[in-house]
Amino acid sequence: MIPLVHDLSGETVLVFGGGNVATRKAKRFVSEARLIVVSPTFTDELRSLAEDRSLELVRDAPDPDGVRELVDRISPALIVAATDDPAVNAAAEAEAHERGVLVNRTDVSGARDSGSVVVPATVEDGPVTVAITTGANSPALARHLRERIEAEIEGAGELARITGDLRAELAEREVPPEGRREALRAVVRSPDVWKALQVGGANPRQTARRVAEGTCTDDGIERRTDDGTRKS
Ligand SMILES: C[C@@]1(CC(=O)O)c2cc3[nH]c(cc4nc(cc5[nH]c(cc(n2)[C@H]1CCC(=O)O)[C@@](C)(CC(=O)O)[C@@H]5CCC(=O)O)C(CC(=O)O)=C4CCC(=O)O)c(CCC(=O)O)c3CC(=O)O
Ligand SMILES: NC(=O)C1=CN([C@@H]2O[C@H](COP(=O)(O)OP(=O)(O)OC[C@H]3O[C@@H](n4cnc5c(N)ncnc54)[C@H](O)[C@@H]3O)[C@@H](O)[C@H]2O)C=CC1
Repeated sequence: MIPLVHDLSGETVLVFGGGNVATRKAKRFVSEARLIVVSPTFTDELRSLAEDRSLELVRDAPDPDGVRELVDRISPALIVAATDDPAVNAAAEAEAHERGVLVNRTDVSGARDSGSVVVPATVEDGPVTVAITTGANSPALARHLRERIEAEIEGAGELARITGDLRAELAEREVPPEGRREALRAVVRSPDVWKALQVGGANPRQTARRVAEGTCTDDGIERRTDDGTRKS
């Protein structure tokens, strides 16, 4: 299995099931795609999501033939099989495989068939996303690692923006690629920069620029002495 970052905007995600698991998945996909949830019952949370977001609830308890018809009609890019009826989940998976549609089967763990996807635990900080999968073996562990990483990457989103701007600036100044790489690596590794990102009131952008200027000049030659200290 290989993790890929998928842009689902403009696509439809079709969820079978309206219980707790379907609700968790729906919350993950609602801001990413058009979402349709098919189930005879819905959690309160799903109902309130449907009131203020782009989520459509279809009250139905399809049998395997019904699943086929719905998939035909809706043409989703991804199917989430989250009912408590293994036969319905299996039908959704079979339809997906037949049509080359991605499928997330929520009621099985371990090995996956081709075309099956796992929803990873994710940590987001601005444009930075860390996704954790245990290869579908241990969701509890994926969640625990997510909680630990959440604390670890605080500030990474802002740093992604700062270094994004910085690399454009260095390119504009025609600093050669070698010098740019050196400068950006120094910035993302700098304890001073991370400290400035975490401490309110500090200016991380300024600190990042100072670190970058310390490693590269406009001609791309490092201004450091042999013992690693910076030359003035
Ligand atoms: C295979 C997979 C398929 C899929 O759903 O994509 C799957 C399957 C199953 N999960 C089960 C149980 C639990 N799932 C969670 C939580 C999460 N489950 C998620 C993903 C995945 N779950 C995929 C693998 C991901 C990977 O590769 O690691 C997360 C990461 C993402 C998300 O769902 O959004 C989300 C954490 C989000 C977060 O917090 O960040 C917890 C923890 C908790 O609730 O505290 C428990 C209870 C503890 C436990 O069992 O580990 C069961 C047993 C049901 C039963 O016993 O009846 C099955 C089915 C089976 O095992 O047969
Ligand atoms: N992937 C995961 O993280 C987890 C997966 N599971 C598995 O996911 C499944 C669902 O779990 P929960 O949401 O907790 O169960 P639940 O009982 O809360 O929800 C099941 C939902 O499926 C609906 N449903 C029943 N027949 C249907 C049909 N023919 N078509 C559409 N919807 C139908 C029910 O009305 C209900 O809304 C279970 O089989 C369980 O093994 C459970 C916990 C975590």
